[in-house]
Amino acid sequence: MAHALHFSISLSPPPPPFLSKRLSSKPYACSARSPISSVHSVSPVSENGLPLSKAPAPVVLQPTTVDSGVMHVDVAMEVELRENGPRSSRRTKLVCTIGPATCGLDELEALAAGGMNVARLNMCHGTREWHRTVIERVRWLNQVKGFSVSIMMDTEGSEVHMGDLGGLTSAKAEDGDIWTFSVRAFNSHRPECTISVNYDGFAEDVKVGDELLVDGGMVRFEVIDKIGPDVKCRCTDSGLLLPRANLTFWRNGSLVQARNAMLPTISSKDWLDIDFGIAEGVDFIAVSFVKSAEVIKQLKSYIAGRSCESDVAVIAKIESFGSLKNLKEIIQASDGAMVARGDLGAQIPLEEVPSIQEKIIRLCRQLNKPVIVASQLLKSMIEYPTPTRAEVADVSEAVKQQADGLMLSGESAMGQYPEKALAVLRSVSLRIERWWREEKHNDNMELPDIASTSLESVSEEICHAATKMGK
Ligand SMILES: Nc1ncnc2c1ncn2[C@@H]1O[C@H](COP(=O)(O)OP(=O)(O)OP(=O)(O)O)[C@@H](O)[C@H]1O
Ligand SMILES: CC(=O)C(=O)O
Repeated sequence: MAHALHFSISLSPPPPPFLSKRLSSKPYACSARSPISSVHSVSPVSENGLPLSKAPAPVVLQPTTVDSGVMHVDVAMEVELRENGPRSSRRTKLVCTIGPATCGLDELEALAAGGMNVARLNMCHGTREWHRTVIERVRWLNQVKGFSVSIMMDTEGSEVHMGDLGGLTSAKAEDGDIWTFSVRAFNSHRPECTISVNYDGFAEDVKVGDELLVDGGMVRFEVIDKIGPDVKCRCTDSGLLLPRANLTFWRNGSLVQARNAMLPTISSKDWLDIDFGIAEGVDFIAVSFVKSAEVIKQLKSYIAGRSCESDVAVIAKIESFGSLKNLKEIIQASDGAMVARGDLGAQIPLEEVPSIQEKIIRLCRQLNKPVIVASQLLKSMIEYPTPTRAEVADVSEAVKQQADGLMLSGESAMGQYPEKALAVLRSVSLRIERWWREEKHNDNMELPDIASTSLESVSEEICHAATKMGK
């Protein structure tokens, strides 16, 4: 039985946040044979200063019965269903990181209309107040405009990263430039070519001669001197330094597992962010730098303890050595996984990232867990309005591998063309899904048997047969 674990369209009211936590096997739960149905009833409420003038009159579309029930979809999906029909509607869900380029109500609405299923908030950036405002705006769009966009909160985790750039959105490091990475905090004046580092042990841990990689190698430095809390580095590969970009350092070709690799996966700041996320009713918490299944179990029981009503799903970000060592247990314990290629590519040789991506997606499909492919899918679109051919091929490959979700990072958070980048993800997903249906519909996947009694085996065989007939 082929299992492509995409998120299902809800078949029961009320319309839930999208990227539903319910899973379905391919073909998707949207297997309606009757005409497109949609229901959304909304009221023009406005909260916390959100413009009432933007609120439309309540919309109540007539429900259409789909077999035994009523299929609820949001306005964006309704348009897609009208365009493509139920069998050809997009299955691949689209996740957009929200940042300065997209935090305004109009920009969020444009993304929602363009097919954003999940808004991701990276707690590494911005204040909780900033994140709360974005959450309120998304909720407003859902309630008033009939969208169904979920919220994913992404924890900062115990990674070494740079501080802010004193208000700058980026800084260029040129070959040969000398920069200072310092564990000193700069409250007001940051000396030129100086960057703060969040990890107190940084200056002690690095050695002269180490290679320092910013953002997984987008900019490279060589450590040339250490003076107290300051580490002097010469730029060896020029590039743009972005605020709070992550830092890894390598010695004799191997990643140095800094002392902070021993720190808990969920830091005290992360726990406060998690409390904030639960209180705000986020739909997903993505946990950075997961090393073991234990931390996922701990978080899940914490969430359950905080509120028995809460159904926040926990997504394990696979982005470190530790997560690869315990991959199966981590995925089993989680509600889904993210192939976080940005940090992963800084921890393992780059050429290994594609095969690891494929392995993670396959494992998630076998274990019936949704999986998101993240980072650098359309990186050039941060600056340019069209993607490179290679980027389109990369997105296509992720859809072919049957990832459930694709994620934009800087492209939507701080890029110049967030809506265009989303449109590319959407059109490529649709095209490749069509190709999949036309060309590869007999692709079967070995799944572990789950039946333990002969009666269950009979049920399993019936499911297999039904899936084959449905294809
Ligand atoms: N809330 C925010 N406020 C300001 N800038 C942001 C915000 N979110 C993202 N950004 C900008 O967008 C860029 C990409 O964001 P994103 O969160 O995807 O990547 P990241 O910072 O490399 O972290 P991660 O490794 O967790 O993905 C960041 O480097 C930052 O410049
Ligand atoms: C998304 C993320 O955290 C990464 O790719 O590293």
